[in-house]
Amino acid sequence: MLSTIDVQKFNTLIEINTLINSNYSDVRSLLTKILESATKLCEGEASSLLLVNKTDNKLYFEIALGSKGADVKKFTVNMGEGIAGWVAQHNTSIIVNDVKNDRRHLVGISNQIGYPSKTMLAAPMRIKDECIGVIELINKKDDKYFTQDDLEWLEIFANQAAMAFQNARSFERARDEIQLLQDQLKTDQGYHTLIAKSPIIIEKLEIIDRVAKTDSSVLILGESGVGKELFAEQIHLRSSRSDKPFVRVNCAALPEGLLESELFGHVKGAFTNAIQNRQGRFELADGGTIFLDEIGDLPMKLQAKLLRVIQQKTFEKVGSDISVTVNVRILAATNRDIETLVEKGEFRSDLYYRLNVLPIYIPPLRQRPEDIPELANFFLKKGIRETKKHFDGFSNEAMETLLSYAWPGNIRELENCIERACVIGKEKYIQREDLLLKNSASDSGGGYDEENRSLKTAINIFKAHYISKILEENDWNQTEAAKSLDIQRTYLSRLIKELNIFNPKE
Ligand SMILES: Nc1ncnc2c1ncn2[C@@H]1O[C@H](COP(=O)(O)OP(=O)(O)OP(=O)(O)O)[C@@H](O)[C@H]1O
Repeated sequence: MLSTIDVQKFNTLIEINTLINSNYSDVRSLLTKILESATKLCEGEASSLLLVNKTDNKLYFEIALGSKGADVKKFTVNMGEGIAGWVAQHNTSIIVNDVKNDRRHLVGISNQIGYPSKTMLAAPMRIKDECIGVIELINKKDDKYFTQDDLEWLEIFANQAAMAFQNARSFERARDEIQLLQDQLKTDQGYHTLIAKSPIIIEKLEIIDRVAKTDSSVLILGESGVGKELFAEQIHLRSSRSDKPFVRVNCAALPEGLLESELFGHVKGAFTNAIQNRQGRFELADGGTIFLDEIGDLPMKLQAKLLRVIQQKTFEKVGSDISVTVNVRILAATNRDIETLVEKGEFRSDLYYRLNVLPIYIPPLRQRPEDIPELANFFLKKGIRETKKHFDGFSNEAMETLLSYAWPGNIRELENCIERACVIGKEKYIQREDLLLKNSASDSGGGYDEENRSLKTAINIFKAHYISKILEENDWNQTEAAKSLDIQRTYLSRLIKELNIFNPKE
C-alpha cells in the first residue's frame, strides 16, 4: 500500500504534468514549481537548477531556492567542476552524504555565500539521453541523510523539468520565429511591430480600434519617442483603408516652400526647379491615410491650406489654380504643447479644433514600466539578428536598471540603448554596464546602486522624482511649480540644475 508521502509525491507529479501540458509559455515559473516540489518532497533545505550552455561548456544557475538563492545565482560552474559539474559531465545522479570530505565539492561557492553544504543530492536533466542541466538539493532537513528513494524521486522530477524545458523552448522558438517573420513582413510593407503589455497601452489600442472605424481626423499627442507614429500606423491598419496607402510626412523636416510642394504637389514651371508636374503626398495618399508628424511646426500658410483639405477635401497644387479633390484620412501628431501654441497665436485654433476631434495621448515610458521588459526583449531579438551574437536575455541587475531608469527619450532611447548593448555586450547575458546608463530612478540626482545606498542619494532621487512630477503637472512652468512646492522660484531653478532634472519637452 502507498504511504501518505507517496500519495503526496504522486499528486505533485500529476499536478506538474498538468502544468507542463497547459503552460508552455512561462517556463521559468514551471521550472521553479518543479524545483520547489522536489525540494519539499525530498526534504531539502535549499536547491538549484542549473542549465548547461554548450557554447562555453559552463553551467548557469537558472533557479536557486533557499536563504542564499540570490547569492548563488551570480556563480557559474565549469563542466566537470563541483558536484553539479560532475553530474553534468558523467550524466549520472549522485547522493553525497558527506560533502565536506568529497573531492568533487566546490568549496569556493559555499564559502563565498556562507552556506555550508553537508549533504547533497543531484540528478541530470536529460533530453534524448543528453544532459541539458542539473537539479541539486542541498542539506536534507534535520541533519538527516538523503536516501536512494529520494534520488529516484529526484530523477523523476529532473525528467519532468527536462521535458518542460524542451517543450517551452520549442514553443518559445516557434513564437519568436513567428514574431520575427511578422516583424519582417511589417517592415517590408513599411510598418512596425507595436509591442504592448501595460494595461494603459492595451486600453489605448482598444480606443484606437474604435477610432479606426471612423473617418475622423485624429491628433496623437505625447512626448518624443513614445511611439506616436506606430499608433498612427495602427489606426490605418485597423481601418477600412488598410489596403490603401499610408503616407508619412514630417512637417518639421522641410522649409515652407518645399513642404507645400511636398504635400500638395506642383505643376511644371511653378518655380525654378519645377521642370515637370509632380504629385504631392495628399494625392499619393488618395483613398488611404496621411500621417502629418510634428504638426505643431506646420507654417501658418499651410495650416490654412490644410484646413481647407479637411473641410472641403480640395486643394490646389503649387503654381496651379485647378482644384484637386482627394479622399484622405488625416492623422496628425505632435510632441509640442499645441494648446499653448494656439494661445500664442502660432497655431490656428480652427485647425486645432478640426484635428482635435479625437485626441489620443500616448503616455511616456516611465508611466508604463510593464512595457519595459517586453520592449527590451523585442529590441534584444532585433539586436541578436543584427549582430549575430547569442544573448539569452538580461542579467537581473541589467533588468533592474532598465526598470528604474526614467527614459526621458522614451522608447527611442530604450531601443538605442539595447542596440548599443548588443554591440558592446558579451554573450550570453546583457549586463548592467553594457547599457551605459546611470542606474538612477529619474536620470537625475546620481545613481543608486550597491555602492551608493546613502540616505542622501535616496532623498535626492525622491526629490528629483517629486519635483519632476510637480513640474509636469504645471506644464514645466517653474513659477507655478514653485508655488505648488511652496519654495522660491530661484531655489527650484537651482534644484533643477543640481538634480539634473530634464524637461522632456525641450
Ligand atoms: N510600442 C512599441 N513597440 C515597438 N517599438 C516601438 C514602440 N513604440 C515606439 N517604438 C519604436 O521607438 C521609436 C520611436 O517611435 P516613434 O517614431 O513612433 O515615436 P514618436 O512618438 O513618433 O516620436 P517623435 O515625436 O520624436 O516623432 C521607433 O523606432 C519605434 O519603432
